[in-house]
Amino acid sequence: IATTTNTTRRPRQLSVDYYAKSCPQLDELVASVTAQQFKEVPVSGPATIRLFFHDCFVEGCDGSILISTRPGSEELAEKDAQDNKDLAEEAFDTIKKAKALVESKCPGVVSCADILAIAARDFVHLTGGPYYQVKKGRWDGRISMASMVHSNLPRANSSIDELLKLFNSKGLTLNDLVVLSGAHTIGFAHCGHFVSRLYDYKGTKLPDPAIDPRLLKALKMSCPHYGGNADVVAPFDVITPFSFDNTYYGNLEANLGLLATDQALFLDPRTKPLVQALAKDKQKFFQAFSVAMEKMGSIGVKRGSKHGEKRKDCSIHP
Ligand code: HEM
Ligand SMILES: [Ca+2]
Ligand SMILES: [Ca+2]
Repeated sequence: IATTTNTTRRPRQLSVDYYAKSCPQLDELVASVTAQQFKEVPVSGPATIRLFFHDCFVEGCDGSILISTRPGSEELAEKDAQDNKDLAEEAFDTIKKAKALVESKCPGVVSCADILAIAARDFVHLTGGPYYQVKKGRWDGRISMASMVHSNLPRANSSIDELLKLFNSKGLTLNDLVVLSGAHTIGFAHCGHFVSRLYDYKGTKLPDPAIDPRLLKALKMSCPHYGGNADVVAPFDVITPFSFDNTYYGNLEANLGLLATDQALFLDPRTKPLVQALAKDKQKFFQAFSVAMEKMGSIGVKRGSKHGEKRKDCSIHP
């Protein structure tokens, strides 16, 4: 009789109290690191949220993004793929510090993938966004290959159809695409990701008509067509770049989106109504974002030693 409950429990299900016995203070341990890191190096916030996204979309939320390429190895790990080159090192540092603290209190039990999910949540909250419970129980992945990255991540000039296809392939919907893109309410992008919008939109030799003229002027000053400094960045949200709020959506209504993919959410009739609804209602955004992050956080989750591993050092397979 007792086995009935066991077999009905789906093996891939995550739970909030997964470490209740083995590491009851897990969330507090991670929180102490994220709070400190946010105070000393605030860019860790957006960087870690993005790191979590790039982990989940490639091989699932399994910490595969955290693996370092073995010295002398021909095969590059995910983090060294071209599309991951501008993931900020501060994010990796945050996870490394959190993992070290967690290992000192609960050795050998908590996955890097779970620590990344918790840290991303913490930073959403620390930057002014919602606080939501993180379900745990992910195991770390045994595979991290640079060659698997490109086809699993969106590009700054992907069409809505391409984004939709990608998100659908991860079990996410059109609404999830709109809501998760709201993470661009904080953080910055390098000129290379949007410079073609400023000078030569789709080969027209003209700027993208869907950019506010004042924003266009400002972005052109930061980002010359040729020969600019490759390290220059511009804020995703020109109004509140450091605050996790719903201003991102209001910006899209005002042609203040930074990437073509951001602005496209307002231009496409399928996504426009949701953009408008989220621009009007911050609580609705917060609620929807929390749900969508849980959904994203359960992509391709691995359970058990057959499919996964538990690492001591998040950057090295055991
Ligand atoms: C919908 C398709 C998406 C595209 C095309 C996209 C693309 C980009 C690009 C090009 C950057 C700038 C990187 C750089 O130049 O340093 C960026 C940054 C960022 N992305 Fe996305 N992204 C998407 C979705 C998401 C999602 C789903 C999340 C999280 C839920 C996210 C979170 C972030 C954050 C927080 C940053 C700022 C990073 C920082 O300032 O360090 N993005 N994204
Ligand atoms: Ca992964
Ligand atoms: Ca904002």
